[in-house]
Amino acid sequence: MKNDAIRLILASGSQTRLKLLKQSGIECACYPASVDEDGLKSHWKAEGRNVREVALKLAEEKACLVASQRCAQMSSEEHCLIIGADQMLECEGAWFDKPLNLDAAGAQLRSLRGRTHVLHSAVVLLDRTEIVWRHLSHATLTMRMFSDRFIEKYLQQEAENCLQCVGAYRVEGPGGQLFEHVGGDYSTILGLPLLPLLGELRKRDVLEF
Ligand SMILES: Nc1nc2c(ncn2[C@@H]2O[C@H](COP(=O)(O)OP(=O)(O)OP(=O)(O)O)[C@@H](O)[C@H]2O)c(=O)[nH]1
Repeated sequence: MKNDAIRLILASGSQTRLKLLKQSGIECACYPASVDEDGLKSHWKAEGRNVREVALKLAEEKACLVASQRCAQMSSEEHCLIIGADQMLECEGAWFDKPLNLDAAGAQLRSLRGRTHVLHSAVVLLDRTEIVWRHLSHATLTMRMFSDRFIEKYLQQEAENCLQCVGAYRVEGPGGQLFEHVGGDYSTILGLPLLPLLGELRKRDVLEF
């Protein structure tokens, strides 16, 4: 890190996002932002907002909530930069959320097999109290027509791991067997457009050029 005076905070409970940052050599504190994602998604969908706008707005909400909870306690000399992120899954206009249980995961996989869905991954930076940077990347994934027997064995193998992910899969794990084709950046699939974020952190003197 170039500028130790800037405290980087990830406003997410996603261990996947934290791992992506740590593996890139980024030191950051991590505070989950308990926003009412389902309520906000329903509200914004009813307002006519599209899935991309909703992903960005959820990322902003998480960053703003953590800023109000954490940075407010910090002295004015301390400078905190907060990363907010969110990922939405859309398939032919329908929005999917993280499955609540393994039965729901099985139903979601049966619904998505043989079709192409899009993962929209949003990331924002909040500087002190203001959102100063927004980015959205997407990845397109086509699932093969896997059998019910495959789903049954996959869920036995993955179990709760697939409930942490919006698509009920970890592409880097057994979920890789679900796909016929994947197009898009790996980190975007995992929920954090890493290269655009690292570029912005360099521009803001958090990282060395
Ligand atoms: N390991 C892994 N995680 C994935 C994959 N695809 C999506 N995810 C995760 O699915 C989750 C998407 O749900 P979100 O609501 O954006 O994030 P979250 O996990 O609830 O965490 P918050 O930011 O606290 O809301 C994120 O944690 C992503 O990292 C994948 O292929 N592999």
